[in-house]
Amino acid sequence: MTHTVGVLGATGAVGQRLIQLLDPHPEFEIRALTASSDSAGKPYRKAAKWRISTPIPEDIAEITVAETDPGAIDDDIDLLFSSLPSSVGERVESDFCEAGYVVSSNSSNQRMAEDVPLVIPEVNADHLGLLEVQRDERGWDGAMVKNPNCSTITMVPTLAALDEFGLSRIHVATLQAVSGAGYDGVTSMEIIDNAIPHIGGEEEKMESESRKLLGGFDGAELSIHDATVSASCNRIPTLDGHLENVWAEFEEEATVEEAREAMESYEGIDLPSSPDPLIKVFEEPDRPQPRLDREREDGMQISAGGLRESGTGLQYNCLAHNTLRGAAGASVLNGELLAEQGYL
Ligand SMILES: NC(=O)C1=CN([C@@H]2O[C@H](COP(=O)(O)OP(=O)(O)OC[C@H]3O[C@@H](n4cnc5c(N)ncnc54)[C@H](OP(=O)(O)O)[C@@H]3O)[C@@H](O)[C@H]2O)C=CC1
Ligand SMILES: N[C@@H](CC(=O)OP(=O)(O)O)C(=O)O
Repeated sequence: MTHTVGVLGATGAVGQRLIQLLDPHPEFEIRALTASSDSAGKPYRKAAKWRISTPIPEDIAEITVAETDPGAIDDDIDLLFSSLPSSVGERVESDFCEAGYVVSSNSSNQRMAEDVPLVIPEVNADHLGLLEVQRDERGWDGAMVKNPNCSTITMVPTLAALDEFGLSRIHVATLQAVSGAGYDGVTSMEIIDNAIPHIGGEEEKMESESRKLLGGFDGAELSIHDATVSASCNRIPTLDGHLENVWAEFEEEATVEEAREAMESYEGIDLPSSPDPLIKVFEEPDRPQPRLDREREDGMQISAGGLRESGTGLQYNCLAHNTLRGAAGASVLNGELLAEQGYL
């Protein structure tokens, strides 16, 4: 069955990635594209400065961009993907849900709200049940589901795999690609021959979102995982692919071999955009690397490696494509889950 979809913030960096993934998608058909008032009324070809190496799909290029307003798009759209700046998302996403639209959003606003499911389908698909609570509390016919921050998505599937040993304490240091900041985010003069040990709000997002994702859902309320998470986030001059160094401590003893086995056998989910296996574990000590490993499984696989004993726990590295698995691909995967679970 095909579902009609739209993209809010379609001209932006993540919006373009969404179009790249949605245009050939077997379950979704793009019917609406929105952006700011500066772009509204123009054909997409003129409104968007297309920056992806594959050409703009011909059928998409001629769609007229609409205002980002529920009254400006058709009401027969089953699902909206949102890649709006979070300040804009905070202002308008709820209006779309109130108007009856189901929204799969990549924007950071409301990710930690108690009645908003924050979902990585392979990790916590059951949290989608929170939508019933959300609809009751907010009186919406529509619904809002969020995917987490890109750095959080990179680390959490590996942690979910290791939680069979009882995660108690996690430290993570990131090496994040420039695409995470968007085209105008860091200038070339700032980042070439450099590393920047600060990404505004990123550490707090990793520390809070990961505990929500790893928490439980009893059918009515979420519980937050009680492990402590400490993050240090750094920008480096790679284009795509966030690499992360993780130190994890457990309630039970976990050997390197057991941890590798837990990651390799961690079950994925049967959705079109979900890779199999979810986590690739490298034996080579110098992998994963952004340039070599970010495109694995269409940019949707999580890579890990360098597993070793360290202090009172384990240390390893993980990596994911930040604008695919970490942003647009994550929203599409949540859309596939919404479709599979009958929310569209
Ligand atoms: N997880 C990740 O790795 C990443 C996540 N993100 C997040 O995704 C979101 C989008 O980021 P990105 O694509 O880089 O942003 P861009 O700035 O490239 O694009 C923003 C989009 O929103 C539209 N927009 C801007 N202002 C308004 C407004 N007032 N009303 C309606 N539409 C508006 C823009 O339209 P117009 O072209 O007309 O201005 C454009 O389509 C952000 O929340 C960002 O934090 C971003 C990058 C990576
Ligand atoms: N902050 C991330 C990208 C981002 O925009 O994250 P979020 O989706 O949490 O706003 C980065 O710089 O790589």
